[in-house]
Amino acid sequence: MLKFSKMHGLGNDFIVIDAIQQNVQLSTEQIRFMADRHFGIGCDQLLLVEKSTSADVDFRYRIFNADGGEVSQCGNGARCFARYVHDQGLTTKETIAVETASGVIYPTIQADGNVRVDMGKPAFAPEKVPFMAESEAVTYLIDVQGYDKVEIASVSMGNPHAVMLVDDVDTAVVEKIGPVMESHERFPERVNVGFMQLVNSETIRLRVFERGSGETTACGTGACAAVVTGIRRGLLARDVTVSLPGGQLQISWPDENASVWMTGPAEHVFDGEIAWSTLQQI
Ligand SMILES: N[C@H](CCC[C@H](N)C(=O)O)C(=O)O
Repeated sequence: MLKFSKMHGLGNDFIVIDAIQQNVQLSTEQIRFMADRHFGIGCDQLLLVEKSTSADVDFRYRIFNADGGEVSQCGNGARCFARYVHDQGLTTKETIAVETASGVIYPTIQADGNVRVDMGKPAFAPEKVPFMAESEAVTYLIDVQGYDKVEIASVSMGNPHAVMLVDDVDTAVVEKIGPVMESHERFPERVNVGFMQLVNSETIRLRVFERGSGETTACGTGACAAVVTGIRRGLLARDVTVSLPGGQLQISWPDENASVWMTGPAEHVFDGEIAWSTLQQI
């Protein structure tokens, strides 16, 4: 049997698998099957807990979207990862160093049960996102099929984000623009699409249509992307409460050369197991 834990960060949910104590080799099709909410277990992303590849890092963290594609960062997943390794007794450290495909992040489990994560520095250079643009700008006007020119900000939080301002997230046509933007030709690796409503300089509302998973109830890297691009646009303060459909995250970006800090919950729901024979039929 393959053992897993089901966890979530504000409803952005994960299948978390200990690939240190279990020998785990999953194909893209098997990940897609496990993520399927009707025929499988169901999740937005599947997270693999692995041994780190260097001495000064505690763990390696691999992230797969529901479509089976491996990606290089996940904010809500980072908080659940920290909660998981702590609760499973895989570490006794308060702050752990976690290697991801886009660099090392540092989650800390706080006394109040929330998890605070140093998410590293944002990257705005188009080639870092990657986003096809003549030169770097605070915002870009892009042609979106079926819509007039759309103004976006673009940033990498270790994964690609496009953020647009909307008057009201409740009436934003996320389900229409999201898929078109996700696979926009100017984002060669596709993109996570944030819809940000300004409440005041310290509070935003946000919905995110995630690359490879569709709209989720929360997106940690999306919250970071919305705040740093909002600060660069002169719209936000350095500490912002981000209100997502699944709940709130606190995001802080102390200055242009600093890491982005994300604080929020990480919940364990249940443990389960799935027969290898079931997976071998996929
Ligand atoms: N869909 C994202 C990965 C998960 C990010 C999100 N779940 C988060 O909390 O940051 C991507 O393709 O880059």
